[in-house]
Amino acid sequence: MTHSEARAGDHAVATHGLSKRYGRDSALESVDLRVPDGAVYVLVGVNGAGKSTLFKVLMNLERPDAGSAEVFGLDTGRDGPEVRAQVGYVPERQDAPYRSMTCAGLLRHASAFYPGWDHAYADHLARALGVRPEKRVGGLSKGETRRLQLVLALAHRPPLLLLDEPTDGLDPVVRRRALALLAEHLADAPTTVVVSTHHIHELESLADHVGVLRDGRLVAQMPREELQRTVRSYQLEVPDGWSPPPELQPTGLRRSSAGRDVRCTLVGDERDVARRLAATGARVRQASTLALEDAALAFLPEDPS
Ligand SMILES: Nc1ncnc2c1ncn2[C@@H]1O[C@H](COP(=O)(O)OP(=O)(O)OP(=O)(O)O)[C@@H](O)[C@H]1O
Repeated sequence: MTHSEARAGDHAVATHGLSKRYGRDSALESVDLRVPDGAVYVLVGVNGAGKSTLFKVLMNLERPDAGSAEVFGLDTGRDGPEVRAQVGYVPERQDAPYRSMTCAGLLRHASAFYPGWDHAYADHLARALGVRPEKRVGGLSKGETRRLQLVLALAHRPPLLLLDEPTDGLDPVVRRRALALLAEHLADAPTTVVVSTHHIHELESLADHVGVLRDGRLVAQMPREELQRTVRSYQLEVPDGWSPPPELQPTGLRRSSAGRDVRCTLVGDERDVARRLAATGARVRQASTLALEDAALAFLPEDPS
């Protein structure tokens, strides 16, 4: 089945009630991911939220305990090889197969598996990312391994990229270059991307959808404009002893020394928020848009314990 024949609906990736447990701990809990075709979907979550587990299930490297996952309409459990053929995957951790191969040898080896492998593009990426062809894979540093993984993921121009913390371990120079290469890649070829990161600001210019995982649950999932409309920074004038209504999920609360001026991030439709605040005696002086990272942080726990 081809990629275009296989896709169902407008979603390149969809999961249905996906759950995964490790012993008594739940890594994913009834996750219904929806990644629109052609989206750059940023997956956000604190350490241990379940991001890597989700990628592994999509790559059929882990079996879910309940639910299912589809990539371009293919079942990731049943059609694993067909799915993998259409995916460029950068795993969070590098397992160590092919350690004795050189980087050039591994790229040659990988090219045989992908009909769409573009040798000239692979050379371009390897040069741009400073991959040294003669170096043995087993002797690469964490950042060098990441560079090689990026070449492996992009060089066959797959319709789907699954990037699990793709800039983790890269030095600042290569990090910036890798993001520029990714932007070029997306401009050249229609590609859906699911990318997890702890550096959300790096994807400010690329992201168009955001999903937030918290303790294995997808607690928010929406287009970027909706996120930035729904989560806003408020400047308020409040009465003495005021505290925000908890249903507005207040975060980043700061008070002036006199206590009457408050800044905080609140979740909800702006008019509804203003109405609820008015009921507590607070007056909105200003509401403003947040950067992507600050907006996404509204759904993460402020206390890491
Ligand atoms: N192979 C495993 N065996 C046991 N527990 C696991 C295993 N893999 C993941 N977990 C647990 O599942 C939960 C989710 O882990 P996962 O690696 O998916 O989180 P993450 O969001 O990618 O975290 P990070 O941001 O730190 O990379 C964690 O509590 C983790 O300890």
